[in-house]
Amino acid sequence: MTAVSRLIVIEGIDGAGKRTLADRLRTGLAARGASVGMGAFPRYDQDVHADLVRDGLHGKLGPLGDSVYGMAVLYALDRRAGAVELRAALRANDVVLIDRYIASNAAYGSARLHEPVDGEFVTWVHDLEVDRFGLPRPDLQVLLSVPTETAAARAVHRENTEADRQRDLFESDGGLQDRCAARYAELAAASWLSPWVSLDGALPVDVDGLVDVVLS
Ligand SMILES: Nc1ncnc2c1ncn2[C@@H]1O[C@H](COP(=O)(O)OP(=O)(O)O)[C@@H](O)[C@H]1O
Ligand SMILES: Cc1cn([C@H]2C[C@H](O)[C@@H](COP(=O)(O)OP(=O)(O)O)O2)c(=O)[nH]c1=O
Repeated sequence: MTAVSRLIVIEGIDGAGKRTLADRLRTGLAARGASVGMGAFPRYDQDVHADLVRDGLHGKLGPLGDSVYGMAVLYALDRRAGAVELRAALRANDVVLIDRYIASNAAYGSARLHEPVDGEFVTWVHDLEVDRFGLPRPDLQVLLSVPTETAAARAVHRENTEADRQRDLFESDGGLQDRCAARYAELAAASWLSPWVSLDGALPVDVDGLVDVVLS
């Protein structure tokens, strides 16, 4: 369909509705004839680094879980290992949709450290994941913004309705989620790594409009 495939990333705080939007976007893109590959990071149960991340998020990694740089290295190594599959998906499809990518590390790490997005940590994430690991750059990042209270209520709903979705240390920390939301808005405003579109996830999302943007 398209000459060059597009890597589209969906970002936002926990419970924003990223996975739900990714599924709706996939359906919308397929209805327009686009072939779509799907992915999500962390790749739990597929990659050892992602499984270590899960341990850290549930307080089972001692001081490594408290280390912002330590956890960020684990997330980044999961992506580094996943890059082979990601590149294959980009070769095979018109569009590849990813639920969380490098900007998650930038937003959560800078929020945990109380640093601005033009600070040392976000620069380090870029150096590590883009410059040293050579991960594919996104063509577009979609920021799904919702009030922290709405996202928290959705995460609680998911915890109650889905197996194995107990909220982790990040999800249970409302102050962290507030700071992450602010960091995401700053990353989007700075066009960090790619252009961004920001959507209000508390309102019905115009999926057809987003499909137009993705295919434009
Ligand atoms: N627009 C929405 N309105 C109401 N509930 C939603 C909406 N989007 C998602 N949800 C629900 O909120 C919970 C979290 O959504 P999910 O897509 O898993 O979020 P995320 O991937 O951002 O953590 C799920 O139970 C989902 O069904
Ligand atoms: C992918 C990624 C996630 N995170 C954070 C965001 C989430 O709070 C947490 C777990 O990711 P998440 O996608 O929320 O997994 P799940 O919904 O299955 O629990 O990890 C980072 O800090 N850096 C990253 O690179």
